[in-house]
Amino acid sequence: MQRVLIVTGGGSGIGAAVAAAAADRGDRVVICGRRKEALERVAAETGAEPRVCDVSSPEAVAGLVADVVAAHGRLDGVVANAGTMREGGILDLTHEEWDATVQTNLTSVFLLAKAALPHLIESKGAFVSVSSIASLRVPLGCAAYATSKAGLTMLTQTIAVDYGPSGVRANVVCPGWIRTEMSDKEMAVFGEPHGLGREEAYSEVTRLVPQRRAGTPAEAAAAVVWLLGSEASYVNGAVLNVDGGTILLDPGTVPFEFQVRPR
Ligand SMILES: NC(=O)c1ccc[n+]([C@@H]2O[C@H](COP(=O)([O-])OP(=O)(O)OC[C@H]3O[C@@H](n4cnc5c(N)ncnc54)[C@H](O)[C@@H]3O)[C@@H](O)[C@H]2O)c1
Repeated sequence: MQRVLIVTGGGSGIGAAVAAAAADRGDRVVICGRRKEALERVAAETGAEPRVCDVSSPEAVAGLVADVVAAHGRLDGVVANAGTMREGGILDLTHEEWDATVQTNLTSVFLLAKAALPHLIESKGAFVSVSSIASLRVPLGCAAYATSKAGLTMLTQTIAVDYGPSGVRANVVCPGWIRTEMSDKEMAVFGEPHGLGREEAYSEVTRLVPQRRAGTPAEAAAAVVWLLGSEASYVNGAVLNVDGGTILLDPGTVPFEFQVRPR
């Protein structure tokens, strides 16, 4: 039986790599995002089904799940991967920026899970959230993003506990630095005040990584796809860091000014 999966934020980065890896395993993958051209490009490369959907819209999220189940008759897995990042401490962030971050990174996943769980219970399916190591350790200048990701990690673990008895598994992948559009933008914000270009900024931040490099989208996707599959049949509520060991390293090894992200 071909599994049917939804991957949010599938038009680029980790989501696109999940679509490719899951399609390689023979899954039917519906990728959603806001940018039609990006989705169509990934769809052409992977055979995934593109679907324009802004996850910050509650109606769009409910419609996405309903349409996928109507079209395919089942739903076996959901990857809550779409995310947005706004730098800044509380004094830097506007109320609107806070709300937009929490809506996209956290509330949308509550709504996605609410719509998907009845179908995942039926299929004994799996839910995977793409959170961040920022949900586990407090990064500087990242109040809205880190708080929303900490909520996402906990929300996903509540699914594991509340719906584990119904046969659903829910797990969290916490990437560290992975080279994608999001981290390229971060490098610009991070490097600019110090006169560093993108590659130099990557070199500086990856001094915080024991493996001394950023990861690839495919490396993060491999963890997601493993958690979705039967090889992980007794893994529930886990937090799997894909960060080259970053979480373990004392950030004191990098000069303090490079850990601050001014706006
Ligand atoms: N790249 C990293 O270093 C890193 C580290 C930790 C966590 N993450 C997380 O990984 C996930 C994927 O990010 P990525 O690194 O692949 O970056 P990315 O920018 O390539 O992917 C994010 C995707 O989410 C989509 N998206 C954003 N808001 C959306 C919305 N409202 N509705 C639908 N789609 C929306 C974007 O269009 C994009 O395709 C994010 O949740 C991010 O927070 C990334």
